[in-house]
Amino acid sequence: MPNSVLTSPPGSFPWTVLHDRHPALIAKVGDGLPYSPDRLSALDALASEITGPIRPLPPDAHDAGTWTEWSRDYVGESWYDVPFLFAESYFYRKLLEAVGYFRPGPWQGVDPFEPAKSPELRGAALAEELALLSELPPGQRDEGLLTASLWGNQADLGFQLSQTDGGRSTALVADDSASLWPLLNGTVCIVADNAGRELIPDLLLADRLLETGRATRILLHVKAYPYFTSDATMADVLACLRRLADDPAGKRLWQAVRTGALTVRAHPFSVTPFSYHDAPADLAEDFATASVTIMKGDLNYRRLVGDRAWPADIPFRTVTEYFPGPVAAVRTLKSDVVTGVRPEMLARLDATGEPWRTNGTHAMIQVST
Ligand SMILES: O=P(O)(O)OC[C@@]1(O)O[C@H](CO)[C@@H](O)[C@@H]1O
Repeated sequence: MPNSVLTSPPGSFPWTVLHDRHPALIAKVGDGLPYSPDRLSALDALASEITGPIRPLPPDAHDAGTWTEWSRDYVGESWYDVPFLFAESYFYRKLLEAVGYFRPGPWQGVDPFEPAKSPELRGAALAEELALLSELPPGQRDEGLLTASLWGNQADLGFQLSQTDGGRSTALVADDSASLWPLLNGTVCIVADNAGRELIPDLLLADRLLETGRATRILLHVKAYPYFTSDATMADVLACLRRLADDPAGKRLWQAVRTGALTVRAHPFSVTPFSYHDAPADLAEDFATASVTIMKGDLNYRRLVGDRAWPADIPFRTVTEYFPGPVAAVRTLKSDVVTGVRPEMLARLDATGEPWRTNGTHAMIQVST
């Protein structure tokens, strides 16, 4: 088993996330809402903390005990010398602490990422995309919606803090989509990633599967609370349904939630710093009973393969053998971890000299049955 991806060494992708993206995000969150002086000083304290050793959550935080256990090996260590998955997850938990998300009081339950999420739903880019999708001829709707769901993953607000290039490589780094379609029947589990411009096409794909009778039920997993900047929560699902309220698909989706054909879950495991190897029994049961689980996005990919430094050509099937049922990864590449890339493709991509693994311009659809 290769090592976990760490936040060291200097200049590595994880290091730049901590060094550049997290301070920028703290500043952006602080500017996004008129936070009170106590919240602003807590954000300043976090900005300073992330340059030194990791500190525990305040003892009166509602989940302090849980995090004490999870962070046992890391408290006192430098943020720049721990597993990347842990560092990011703990950073986001601490950001919510700073803005008072869990504290009884006026800021309780206020999503600090909402100021970035809402404009996306009202924006011209989404309106154009919806218009294009609505014009797809019936024979191209399935593929078109899967493609929209795949590239919707590029619209990740945290990622946009450090990238300017929104290009797309047309050839997928790996493409098992032909084996995905036959699996899309019965109960399909979709583990969502980002809100807004990613969640809208995910929901339209869910509607398509239900409307065509391919799927009888969609289990849509979202985050239990705001996480990784733009990750989808139940509030974001509702915002998308309201955005689609005048659209026939939106009306069907609204009804599907009411009948249970579209069931939304917000499992506490969704916001933990662990890979799906550690999924608790009830979550593993959802995965095991689905005809396929579609894991959306980069973070879910990292959690699926354990965020380890795998050789890029190790078969996806080998790495995901442990997974309780058929699984598909639908992801644009925004971190170093990849598996299942053919050696010729790998050589070609490496020869470009571009940071193809992390710059979000490449994508993959991988399936393991
Ligand atoms: O899961 P997503 O939204 O596709 O991507 C999450 C992400 O932006 O966050 C991490 C760095 O912060 C990387 O794994 C990835 O680039």
